[in-house]
Amino acid sequence: MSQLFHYGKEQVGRALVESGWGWLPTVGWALLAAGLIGQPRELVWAGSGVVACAALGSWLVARRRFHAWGLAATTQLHGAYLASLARRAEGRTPDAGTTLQRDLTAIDKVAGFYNVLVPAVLGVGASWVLLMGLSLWQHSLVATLPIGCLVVVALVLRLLTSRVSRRDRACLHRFVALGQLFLETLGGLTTLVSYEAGTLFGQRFASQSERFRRATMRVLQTQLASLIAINGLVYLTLLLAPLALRGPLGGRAAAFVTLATLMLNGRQLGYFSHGIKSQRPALREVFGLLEAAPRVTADLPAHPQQLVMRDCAAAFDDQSLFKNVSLTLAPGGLTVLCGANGSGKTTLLNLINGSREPARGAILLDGQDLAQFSAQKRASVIGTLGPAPQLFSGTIASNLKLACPDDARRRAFLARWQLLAFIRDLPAGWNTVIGENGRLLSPGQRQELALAMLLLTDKPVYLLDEITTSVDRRTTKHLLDVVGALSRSHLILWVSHDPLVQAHASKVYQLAGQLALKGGR
Ligand SMILES: Nc1ncnc2c1ncn2[C@@H]1O[C@H](COP(=O)(O)OP(=O)(O)OP(=O)(O)O)[C@@H](O)[C@H]1O
Repeated sequence: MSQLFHYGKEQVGRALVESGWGWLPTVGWALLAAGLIGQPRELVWAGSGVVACAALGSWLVARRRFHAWGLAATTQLHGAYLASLARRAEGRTPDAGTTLQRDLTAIDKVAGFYNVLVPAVLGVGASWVLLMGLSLWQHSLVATLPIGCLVVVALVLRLLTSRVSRRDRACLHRFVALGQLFLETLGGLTTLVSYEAGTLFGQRFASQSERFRRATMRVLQTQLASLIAINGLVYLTLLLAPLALRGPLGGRAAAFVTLATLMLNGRQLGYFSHGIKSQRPALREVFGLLEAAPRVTADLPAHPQQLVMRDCAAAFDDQSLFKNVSLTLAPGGLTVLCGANGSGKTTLLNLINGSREPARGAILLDGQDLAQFSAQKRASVIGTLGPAPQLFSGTIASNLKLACPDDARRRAFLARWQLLAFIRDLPAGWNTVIGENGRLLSPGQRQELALAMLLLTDKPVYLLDEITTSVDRRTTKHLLDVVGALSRSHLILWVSHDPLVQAHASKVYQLAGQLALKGGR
């Protein structure tokens, strides 16, 4: 909770002030009650006015604003989370896309803290203060009535809860049993097919599914019924209040309405607590990451001037893929690697980035043997991009933020290299949601975004594997210009069959069991 306060300080502050809208109806009812139990008539008018204004104000203004603050606070948390992730992973592309997705969803859910919890807590507090005041003023009856109502509501809720969880449990057991049956049948599928028992299996599966569907529907019906019961109680209280406004019951009516406000806010708190509970494991991860120690310093040279592959060999299952491969990468020009499918180009890149160890030979970065360093440490200086990049389903902007949390540097970099020009044609621009692994973008746009993300990580060494297969000619030329310019200061090895890419290279190597220099400018 304290972390939520910490990250949305500004929003919590505003919500506290604006929650005054939530307090106003309560104050209004207090004035109304005072007027009705014998105080000056003007108080009745004042009370009615305040109630009307407050109700209008809270519906027209506060709700929308709370929503905006919830959004602003979660955006801030998103940013902090992605920045920590980028630092922790030391540029490693997060391989657990689903975890990332889960964490970001959990952050979205905490918006409720800013737009539900703060106003609801204040509303509950204000209602209680008024109830106490009224009970002191009106003696025991006003005090006992609402408290009695609360007890009844609590008992009804308790009853409903135990009923719902019993049904939930029954439904879950049914679900597990169904899953078990399915797995068993799947295990014996070959037998089923041999005995042509497919139809029987189909019938059994259909009847199990139907039973499961009915059980689920019953749970949903019970949950709906409990919700209707709560709402019914709240609205009945509100409905009864005006009937009792005339005469000496005015104070009690105010108490009823206050109680209804209390219950409405209580229901909001219930929603919030349910939402947060379901996200607790993910939130623990998120805040654990935010509080974890920052960047681990890499021992590898931050600005290496030479990468040497010395007499390297790779083999799978004792089958040699290539041997005696020696290669030097240095700033000052692009190095391209080509070769037939399956000749081992990707494997060669994997030897450099540490995903695979060479069967023989060594790879040195400014004279330091890379074998001494973990794959994670290598990833802090070596960036790799393949033909199937990993993106997450946020917006283009949030994906880029993961690669480079520094807004100014990110903007300057993209502007300098004129990258991602296609964004101008997207209606939502940088805020375009790209879907899981960027599926809402075209393959070429996905590839361009992934390359921009890689280059934003600002590594001294880049390994590119067939990154322009889905990219059009014009964009390929542009990417070549960018990568070509960067190759003057960076060490870049690009695997490509494309003659256009090869034409831009200062050295072109061909891999076919061994490595041979094929050409270059
Ligand atoms: N983990 C592995 N286990 C066994 N064999 C593998 C493994 N990874 C790759 N290979 C084999 O090694 C050979 C080279 O694969 P690699 O992906 O390096 O080739 P490539 O030159 O990049 O091919 P392409 O041009 O199609 O991308 C292939 O025959 C492949 O089947």
